[in-house]
Amino acid sequence: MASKTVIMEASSKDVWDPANTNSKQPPEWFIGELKELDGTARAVFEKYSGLSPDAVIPHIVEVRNRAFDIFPYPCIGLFRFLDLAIRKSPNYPEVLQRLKDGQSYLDIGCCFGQDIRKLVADGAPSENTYGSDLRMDFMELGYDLFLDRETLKTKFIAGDIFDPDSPIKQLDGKIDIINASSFLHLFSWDQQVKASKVLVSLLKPQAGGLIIGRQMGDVEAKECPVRSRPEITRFRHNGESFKRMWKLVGDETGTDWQVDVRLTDTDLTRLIGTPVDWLPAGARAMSFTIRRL
Ligand SMILES: C[S@@+](CC[C@H](N)C(=O)[O-])C[C@H]1O[C@@H](n2cnc3c(N)ncnc32)[C@H](O)[C@@H]1O
Repeated sequence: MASKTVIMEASSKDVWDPANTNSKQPPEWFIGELKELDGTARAVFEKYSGLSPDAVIPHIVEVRNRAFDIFPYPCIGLFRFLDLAIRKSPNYPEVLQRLKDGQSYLDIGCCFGQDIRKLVADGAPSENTYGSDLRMDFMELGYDLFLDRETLKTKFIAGDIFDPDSPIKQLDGKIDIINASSFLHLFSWDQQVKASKVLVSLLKPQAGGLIIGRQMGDVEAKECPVRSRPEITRFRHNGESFKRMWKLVGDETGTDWQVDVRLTDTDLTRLIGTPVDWLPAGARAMSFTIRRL
């Protein structure tokens, strides 16, 4: 299954490969300086992490730079992780309440685990929360970023979602809510179907299971070749294709899902606020709610 890891990581290396000493320039879209910080994120770093106001931005930039050296994901290079995207989900109040009521939560492809920190900062107990990522080093950097190694009870599990022997299997049938943010869009249609079936198996086998997230969408659903390795594709969904995929996942797992998909009218480059030449013209921010019936 190591090949799956290579497949999903092929995209950014055409512009910047931290492992290649001949290629030490960050890509053009990389945002080096963090000029301002949204009030919600600032509150987490000051109140939850206990940083002084002046220390917040230098601290974030220092940890972010270490993460970008590990792998140059756009969500890291563009500071997108500071959105704390889960709070923008229409399901956020429900998710927070369900966690307070003792339900279990998994952030899949969590990277730093910033959405977990937002929930915990807002009063969710961390005991029933899990984060999982291919790379333990990103989750370790999450402790450095939020300064909560001694207090956070979240269990972080490193594993490849496509690995049939992944340690994530220990959560099979145990999770009430999954957050899959900027995750499924890393993969082709076939891989997304496989990954979605794993998500189904991680949820408790009962009505009410919830999968939420945001990712890159497109007005036109299509497989998009990765620039450096055109033999590899990532499927960009619109609302219709995402629902169609979940109908297939439901049929193949014997489950039923109510799927709600939201695509922004504004193109993604404008939302990100910096020119990103690898974004297709029709790219949109997409968010979704998938609820087991
Ligand atoms: C683009 S980042 C998104 C991080 C975070 N969820 C967010 O919204 O900011 C995708 C994350 O998925 C992880 N990932 C990629 N392929 C994976 C796989 N096959 N299994 C588990 N995690 C994977 C990466 O290591 C990375 O941290």
